[in-house]
This record gives sequence, structure tokens and C-alpha cells, in this order.
Amino acid sequence: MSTETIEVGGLRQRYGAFEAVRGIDFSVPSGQLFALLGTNGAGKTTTMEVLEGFRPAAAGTVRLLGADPFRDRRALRPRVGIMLQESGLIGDLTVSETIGLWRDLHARPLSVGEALARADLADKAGTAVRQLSGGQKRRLDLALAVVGRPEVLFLDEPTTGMDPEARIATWKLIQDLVADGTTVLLTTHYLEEAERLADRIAIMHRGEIRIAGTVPEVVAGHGDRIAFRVPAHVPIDTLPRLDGFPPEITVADGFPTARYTVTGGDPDGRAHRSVADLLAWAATQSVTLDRLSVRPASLEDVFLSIVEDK
Ligand SMILES: Nc1ncnc2c1ncn2[C@@H]1O[C@H](COP(=O)(O)OP(=O)(O)OP(=O)(O)O)[C@@H](O)[C@H]1O
Repeated sequence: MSTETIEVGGLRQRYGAFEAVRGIDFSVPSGQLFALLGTNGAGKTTTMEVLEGFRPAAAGTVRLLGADPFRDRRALRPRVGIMLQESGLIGDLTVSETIGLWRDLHARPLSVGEALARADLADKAGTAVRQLSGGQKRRLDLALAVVGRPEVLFLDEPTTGMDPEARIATWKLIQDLVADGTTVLLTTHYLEEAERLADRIAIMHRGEIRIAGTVPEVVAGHGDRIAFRVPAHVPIDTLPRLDGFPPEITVADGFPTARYTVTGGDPDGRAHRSVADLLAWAATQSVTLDRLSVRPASLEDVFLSIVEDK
């Protein structure tokens, strides 16, 4: 028997003639957090909606806790928590009343006090939902998603609209849930969120998974980055080529900055050798390399290289 809590194989989904998801595969073992990253319209929410049982898969296989999320949605519902991008909260109810209402739908829910504490909303218990800020509403959505102690949690952009403090508190809540054994599928536009929380990630673009794995696996093979400010007296076209390529010139803080991506050759030595070449060039030209930096590719670099690849 499979130990995967979520299994997606060859999933396709269309809206009329438009294919929003074009044959994707991934799986999430029990107790892990998997993050779907991607551009707007990449197909993340559509994928989530199939797993949540809102619509059947047009093609491919989808299993949730060993069952079919659409056909078996009634049986699965008590075991699953869902935080949608758009919530349908009732403005006139208080925060406590809203949680109370959702508790009644579950067999062994958290108490209202526990749910309030988990979402850091205890001081808003008596406040009408309509009077909450955007970030507070997201926290209430999260409280409602977890009040039934779900085994699997779907979080669609859970921290959008939250201030940095609320976001960090929410990350802590999500980490606690995963540590307690909850399996989580999360979509986010915050790369830092995925890096902090996810056991594995996938980057989607135009309905396809372009790359997947742990963050170190995803960034591996994307080279190192070398950058420095170009001194005012140095013509751009005299800058050296490194690893065979000229620099990309961007403007940062009003200064032209030369950026190199070094991918060729021996993976351990490439940045080292290119930096040595650069320093030798600088010495012969009597140029000072202001703000020289050397670093491995980041998740943001990989993300941008995927989405800029039209
Ligand atoms: N109900 C619908 N009818 C027609 N097209 C839709 C519908 N829902 C989504 N789409 C289209 O399907 C594509 C994928 O949308 P989806 O919401 O899954 O993307 P997403 O990755 O979640 O994007 P975002 O990051 O903006 O939330 C988009 O091009 C979108 O316009």
C-alpha cells in the first residue's frame, strides 16, 4: 500500500478549450509539507481544487488519503481542512461565533479558545468579522481550516495580506501542525515561505511543473552568481567575459551593476576560478570591484529563469 497521502499522476484540467493544468505529477508523503509555487495563472489553485474534491480530474489520477477526492468527498471531508484564497465569512458574526459554527461540523474539534489561540486571535474573539483587517481575516480562515483537527490541510496563499509579524506567527502554526503529523499542500507567491516551510516544492508555469524537489535539489545546477558595481570610468563594453559570457548590466541603487551567472566547468571550482579571472582583470586595469559578491543561485534566481523562459 502507498504511504503517500497525496498522489497526483498525469493530471490535466481544462476550462472549455483552455487547458489550465497540462499533465502534472507529484506526491506528498504523510506528515510532510509540499509547496506549489508559480506565476499567476500557472494552475496551482486549479490543482488544489481537484484535490479538494470540488471538481473531478479531466484526465490522470488523483488520490487523497487513498481515496478519490471527488467521488469520496463526503467520507474525506472530516479528515481534510481547506483554506481557500477567497473566504465566504459572514460579516455580522463575531470571530468566536464563526469558529463555534464551524466546530459544530466536526466530530472532535478544537475548543473555540484553542482555535483562537492557534490563530493568535484571542483579543478579537468578540469582534464582528466585518471589522477585521485583511490579515486578521486570513488568520480566521486558518483557524476555521484547522478547527476540525484535519489530517490533511490545503492552504491556498495562506499569508497573503499579513504583516511580517502575523506571517511569522502563521509559519509557526503551520510548522507545529506539520510536527504533529498533518500533511500540508500549500500554494504561495512568497519564495521565503516555501523555503522556510516546505519539505519539497514544485514550480509551476503555464499548467506544467517545470522543476520539483527539495530547495537544495531545485537550486543545484543553476550555477553561481558574481556581481559588482561598475566604476563610472569603466566602459561597459570593456568588462571581461567570465565562463565565456559577458555580464548582464542592471541598475541597482542608481549604479550600473555587472552580474555574471557562472554555470560551466567543474561545479566546485567554477565561481572560484571565475573570481580569480575577474580579480586578475581588475588588477591589470587598476579597477576596484566595489560591492563584489559571489553566491550560489537562489530559489528566486531559479524561479525567474523559469518564468522568463517564455
Ligand atoms: N473558472 C474558470 N474559468 C475559466 N478559466 C479559469 C477558471 N479558473 C481559472 N481559470 C484559468 O486557469 C488558469 C489557471 O488558474 P489558477 O487559478 O489555477 O492559477 P494559479 O496558479 O492559482 O494563479 P494565482 O497565483 O494567480 O492564484 C488561469 O489562466 C485562469 O485564468
